[in-house]
Amino acid sequence: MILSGPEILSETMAGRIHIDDFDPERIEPNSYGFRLAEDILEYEDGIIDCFEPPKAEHAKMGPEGMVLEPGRFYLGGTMEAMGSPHYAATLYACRSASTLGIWIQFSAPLGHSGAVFPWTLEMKVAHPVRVYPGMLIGKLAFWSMQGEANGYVGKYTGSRSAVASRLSLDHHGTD
Ligand SMILES: O=c1ccn([C@H]2C[C@H](O)[C@@H](COP(=O)(O)OP(=O)(O)OP(=O)(O)O)O2)c(=O)[nH]1
Repeated sequence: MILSGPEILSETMAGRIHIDDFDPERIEPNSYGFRLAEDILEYEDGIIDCFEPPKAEHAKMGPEGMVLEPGRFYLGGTMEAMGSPHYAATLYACRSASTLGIWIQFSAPLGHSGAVFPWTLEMKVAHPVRVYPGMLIGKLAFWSMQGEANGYVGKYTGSRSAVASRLSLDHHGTD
């Protein structure tokens, strides 16, 4: 079952959901609204080899924001570290950003229980759009689980901001 806003609030207060930093004002009926962090990654042009670590350029947005261009693919991050050992989570754009032609998620919406860190966003835009650090951009929903989960320990454990794909670790075992 999806958690209601009041349940997200009480579970956060009880320390069973981690949202840092947490603002009760951003509790929504069935989700928590998160903000775009200042870091934007973009893969270098050329062929990406899934078995090799990808090369990415890193930009830090200032208060003036950054214009995202259509036809490019960006990785953004959430300002908040979010997750829970007790709940699974799913990530969505907020309608207001989505209806401006900003996509923040395509095919990896699931957050495992135990994954607690800033989320990485898969970003594309339909037309040039200026985005700003700190703007509300999406929402995270929490789901109760049937059965016990071991909890996520994986390639992204300990992330502190947006991170490029670590798929190559499955092949090489190291970065
Ligand atoms: O768009 C997303 C989707 C998920 N996550 C977080 C939450 C999730 O629990 C974690 C790992 O995701 P996933 O399990 O899909 O990654 P993987 O590529 O399968 O790596 P691993 O082998 O570490 O599970 O990353 C994001 O930051 N952004």
